[in-house]
Amino acid sequence: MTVDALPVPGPLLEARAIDRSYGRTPALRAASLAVTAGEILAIMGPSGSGKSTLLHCLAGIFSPDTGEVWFDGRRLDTLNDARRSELRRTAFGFVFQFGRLVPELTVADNVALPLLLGKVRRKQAYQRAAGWLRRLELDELGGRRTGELSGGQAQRVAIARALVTRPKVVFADEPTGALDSLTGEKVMDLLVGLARQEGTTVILVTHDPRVAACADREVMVRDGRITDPYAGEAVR
Ligand SMILES: Nc1ncnc2c1ncn2[C@@H]1O[C@H](COP(=O)(O)OP(=O)(O)OP(=O)(O)O)[C@@H](O)[C@H]1O
Repeated sequence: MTVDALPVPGPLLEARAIDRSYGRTPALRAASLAVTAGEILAIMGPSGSGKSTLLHCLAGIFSPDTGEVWFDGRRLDTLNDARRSELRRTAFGFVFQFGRLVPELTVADNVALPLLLGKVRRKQAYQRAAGWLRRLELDELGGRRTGELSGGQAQRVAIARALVTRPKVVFADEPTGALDSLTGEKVMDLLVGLARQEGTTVILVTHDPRVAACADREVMVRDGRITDPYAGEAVR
């Protein structure tokens, strides 16, 4: 093979001119964004500007009304619901503002759950979950119900649950929004440190410039359009 014939690595995840409205309220207008593998990207912008809608479209939770979403060389937005859920379960991990753990289950159960849903055998799922709990310094808490955790502990469990399947992309929507600043900083250090060790791409929605500073790159969403945070111009 000559050097000319080598494939050029493209973006891992890309939104191409996506529009999305809720009834008559436009949330995204021709928003375009390309994220490379291993990149840690912060999406910033005022309240109601379209950040969460963008994250949901990139993660295949919502489909845009027009435009395209590509993941790993495949069109994501036109996959049927079953294939999109399968992709989300195998290739993506999620960390939300309030953890969204299952409160009746233990910490270890919550972390093992994505593996069990992926048909990993029980013993192996719990071994892998235990490994992640150690990495997040949560091994003492494996038997505790998640409804009994502090906010910072719950977010560490959410990070373990997001990474346990070794996803290609972790989507984090205000992961430190419910935490005090010191705890938030620790949670971000853990998320970013582990993502870098694993080569995981992270797409992070945040209001907090200190959280965004942990990322490799920032984009700004204003009125449903993605702009360069410094130049204030639409990114193409
Ligand atoms: N379920 C919904 N029904 C109707 N309108 C919605 C819905 N969700 C979002 N919107 C509207 O779409 C626009 C973008 O909302 P979105 O939640 O994406 O913004 P955001 O930047 O994430 O906001 P915030 O920072 O406050 O969470 C806003 O005008 C919002 O009011």
